[in-house]
Parts: sequence; structure tokens; C-alpha cells
Amino acid sequence: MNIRKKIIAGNWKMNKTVSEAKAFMQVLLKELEEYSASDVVVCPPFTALQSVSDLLNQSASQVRLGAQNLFPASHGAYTGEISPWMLREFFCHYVIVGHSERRIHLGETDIFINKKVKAALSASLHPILCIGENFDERQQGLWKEKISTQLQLGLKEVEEQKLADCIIAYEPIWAIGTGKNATPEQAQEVHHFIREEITRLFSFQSAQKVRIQYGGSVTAENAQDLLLCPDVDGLLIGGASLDVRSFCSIILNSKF
Ligand SMILES: O=C[C@H](O)COP(=O)(O)O
Repeated sequence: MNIRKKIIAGNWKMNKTVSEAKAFMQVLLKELEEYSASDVVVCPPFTALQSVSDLLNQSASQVRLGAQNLFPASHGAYTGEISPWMLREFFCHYVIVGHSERRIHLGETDIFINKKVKAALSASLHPILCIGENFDERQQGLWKEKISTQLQLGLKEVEEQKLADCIIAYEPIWAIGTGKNATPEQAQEVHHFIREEITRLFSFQSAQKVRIQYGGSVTAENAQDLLLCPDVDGLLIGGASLDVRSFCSIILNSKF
């Protein structure tokens, strides 16, 4: 029996004003009022966290709030940054760290990302650690090296007892926003490799508890096949999570 509950998260990236976020959430919360088959997370931009949080607090649904980033310090002179404790004020449960868009556009390194993972855990937030190879690395057969390095550095000094609080998101860069998702076979191969690497870094028992999401051009059409893969424990959805009907359809039509 699979001990890992699936987790489906929507990463809105730099999209939705406060009023758009509220309108989305009103529909989502109604649709998912009694839903509990998988964990559902929405990750709005910082500017909409308060409004989304308020709506979640007023609802009986089990939808959880996630942020898209944090800074690894509790407070201080870090202009423009947001601390883990500020996210806790909004009742965030999850935070995305190491997304490839931040690695590429903002120069985030594995060492910095590792600090974010540990800062999230120390504030009792669940980090969603994003890893994945680019197109050239896949073409050259270098994806294992890339993923192994990102995992080893990203999870460095994470206490084994906190490992199950981490979520790994495998997001091949060549699949993000391109309309070309990894096939279920490709996703399963990488997810299995990730679990083997976590076994090597920690232990078999701990690796069995870690949830590994797939992200990259997930749609209502391909979600189910990806979720049926034994090592795919959920989805991190970008574009298709922006439309409430398509996000709901992925969640409600998924059978585990
Ligand atoms: O965080 C989400 C991923 O970057 C996937 O984005 P996408 O579903 O638009 O390809």
C-alpha cells in the first residue's frame, strides 16, 4: 500500500491580482468543499496571500496555502524579501524553493536554496524543493548528475526526522510552460531515481515517506496518467492552475 498521500499544488507564479485571486478561490473552495482525496495547495503571489488566507480560514475545505519563495532569515535588512515567519502569519503551510525560474532569472544557487529549505523547516513550513534538468542536460544524458547534485546540496544538513516534511518537485526545465510534458515513463524513471538518491543520502524508510511531485506542462488531459506512476506522488502545476475550472478538473478527475 502506498503510504504517501498525493499532493496537487498550483503555482500561480506572477499572475492574478487580489480580486482575480479572490474570484478564483471562491469557486475553488465551493468545488472542493468536501474533497480530501489528495492534499491541495494554492501558491499565490505574496500580494494575494492575505486575501486567499482569509478565504481559506473562513472555509471548511482542506485546501492549504503555499508561498512561492522566502528569504532564509527571521528578520533584518533584506530589502524586498519575506521571512518564513511572515509566511506563517498568513497561515502558509508550504513554500516553493529553488524553482528553476528563480535559479535562471535570479541566479539562485543550490547553497542558497539549501538555506531556504532549512529556514522553511525551522519555521514548520513544508518546503517544496524544485529540481530538474534542462534540455541540453537531458539530450546529453546528464540528468542523473544534475538531479543528484541538486538533491545532495539542496537537502544538505536536513535532519532525517524532518525529511518527510519536505516535498521534492521534479520539474524538467524543458517541460515548463512548453506544452511538452515528460511522458509518464520518463517521469517515473526520474522519480524512482530521486527516491533511490534520497535512500542513499538518508535511508530507505525515510525515502519511502518523501512525496515527489511532477511539474511541467501538466494539463487535465495528461494529469491522470502521470499520477498513476508509482513514484509520482503529486503535481506542481503552473499554467493549468490559473484557470479554476481546469485546476478543479485535474483534482476532481484524478483517481488514485
Ligand atoms: O511550478 C510549476 C511549473 O513551473 C510548471 O509550470 P507549467 O505547468 O506552466 O509548465
